[in-house]
Amino acid sequence: MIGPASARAGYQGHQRQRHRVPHAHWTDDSCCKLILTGAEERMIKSGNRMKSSKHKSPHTTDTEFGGVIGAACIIVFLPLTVLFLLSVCVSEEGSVFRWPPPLPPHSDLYDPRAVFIITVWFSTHILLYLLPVGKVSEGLVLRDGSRLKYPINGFHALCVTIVLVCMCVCVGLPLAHLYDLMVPLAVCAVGVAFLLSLYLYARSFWAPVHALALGGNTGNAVYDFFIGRELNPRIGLFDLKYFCELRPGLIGWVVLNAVMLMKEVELHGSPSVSMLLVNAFQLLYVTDALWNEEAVLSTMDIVHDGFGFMLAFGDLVWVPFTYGLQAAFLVSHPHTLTPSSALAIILLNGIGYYVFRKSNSQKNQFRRDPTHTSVRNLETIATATGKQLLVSGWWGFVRHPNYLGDLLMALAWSLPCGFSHILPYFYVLYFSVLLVHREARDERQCRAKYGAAWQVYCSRVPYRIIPYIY
Ligand SMILES: NC(=O)C1=CN([C@@H]2O[C@H](COP(=O)(O)OP(=O)(O)OC[C@H]3O[C@@H](n4cnc5c(N)ncnc54)[C@H](OP(=O)(O)O)[C@@H]3O)[C@@H](O)[C@H]2O)C=CC1
Ligand SMILES: CC(C)=CCC[C@@H](C)[C@H]1CC=C2C3=C(CC[C@@]21C)[C@@]1(C)CC[C@H](O)C(C)(C)[C@@H]1CC3
Repeated sequence: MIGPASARAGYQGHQRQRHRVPHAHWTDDSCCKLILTGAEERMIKSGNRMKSSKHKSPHTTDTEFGGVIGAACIIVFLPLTVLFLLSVCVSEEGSVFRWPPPLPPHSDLYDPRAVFIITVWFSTHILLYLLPVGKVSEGLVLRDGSRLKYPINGFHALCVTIVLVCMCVCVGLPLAHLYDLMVPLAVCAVGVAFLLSLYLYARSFWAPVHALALGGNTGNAVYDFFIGRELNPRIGLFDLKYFCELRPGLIGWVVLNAVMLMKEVELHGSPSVSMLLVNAFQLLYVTDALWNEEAVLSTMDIVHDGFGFMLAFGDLVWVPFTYGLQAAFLVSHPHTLTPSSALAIILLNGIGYYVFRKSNSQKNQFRRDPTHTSVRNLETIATATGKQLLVSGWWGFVRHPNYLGDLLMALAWSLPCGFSHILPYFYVLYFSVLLVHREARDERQCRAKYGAAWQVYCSRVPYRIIPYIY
């Protein structure tokens, strides 16, 4: 273990913060510059919970994603990007460079069947979320010292969904026809994301001060609507952000993949190896996320980010309608894999998954119980917050081994589509940008949280995601 003495002087401020807010995880948000009202300061000092909404909100002065202009552009252009990508995907040419782009006519954007399907889909998943099965877990400690409870039954929801889809196939429901409804389904999901974000923004003005995310209160309506003002909006015990993060969108993604597979069978008589690989890889990824559902409670999205348009749109539209573009692409652009290339792709996905799972599990285990036999012999750096940083094992290899594994998998999901088009590589390109940006956000937060100890860690583990490259 590297001694903390040399680093300590650098984070006196953090120590003071920790003393001021017993049991609270202020540090998670400390990268945001905060202006607290006198009332809040006094409440924090006395360790009281901030229960009343009468106090003024903490004011955010730092913005991300390009500030107001960036947020406005994302709100306008991302939904259009989804429609563009889907339209290109089903077009014969499949080229993102074709001009004018093959956009669908207005009349194809709306279909009442899509509204019906989306309503049934969300209702089913709300019911599955509310089912009293599985354990109940506590999230991290909030600013007011409390911890929220979350149902861990996402894996059950996935299993029930798979059974329901199989039953639909058995009774002869033409699920493959959903392929032709992709665009109206996406339009309808965009509508849900906008309505939900408006609701979230409006209700945040009734939320108590301690329930607001520290990064979402600039006072600019566009930016705050985009980034999200309230940290954990709930209707009773129903947690809206947690529900959206893992259920309707993530499970919807693999169900849409299965639809693509059925469409391919309808068109060509049997599924291709490429289609089977894309379906299997992505089902493994989603199953893993739901099997390890508890781990999502400590991600940046749940702990730090407010719930606004970014996550609502990301969870409900972006994930289900763009993460599975490879399968949609294969329906209209079949690609035959040689056995050796199929094996090489399976190997790549296997390596990626191994790195992703092992590194995430190692960190989760270490954070839950640093004395556990699987992690107690790892080298660590002490920090003034009381937490330690791993400096050997996966987290001594690069600073984000889990991102590296995720990226290898992303590549393995695109390769089954061959090299004729760029579209199936959209996910791996977008994902690289997302992870580089996410890494920078996390880096800022860790530097603020751990001060000099983080610098020591960075000098010990110089590469962020890819060894010797980045
Ligand atoms: N498919 C997709 O679209 C996306 C997938 N992901 C995946 O989600 C997973 C979670 O990612 P994300 O939430 O971004 O962040 P991470 O799981 O990488 O968590 C980062 C946090 O881990 C802790 N940490 C960092 N370094 C160390 C260390 N050396 N020792 C101990 N703890 C350390 C710090 O928190 P603390 O010290 O407070 O514990 C840090 O804030 C990843 O596998 C990622 O690939 C993420 C985004 C999108
Ligand atoms: C372009 C745009 C609006 C982006 C919003 C970002 C979101 C799409 C992603 C932010 C973090 C995510 C995570 C997952 C899915 C994508 C989003 C929502 C995740 C649920 C995927 C499965 C993983 O195993 C995970 C649970 C670790 C992961 C958590 C983060």
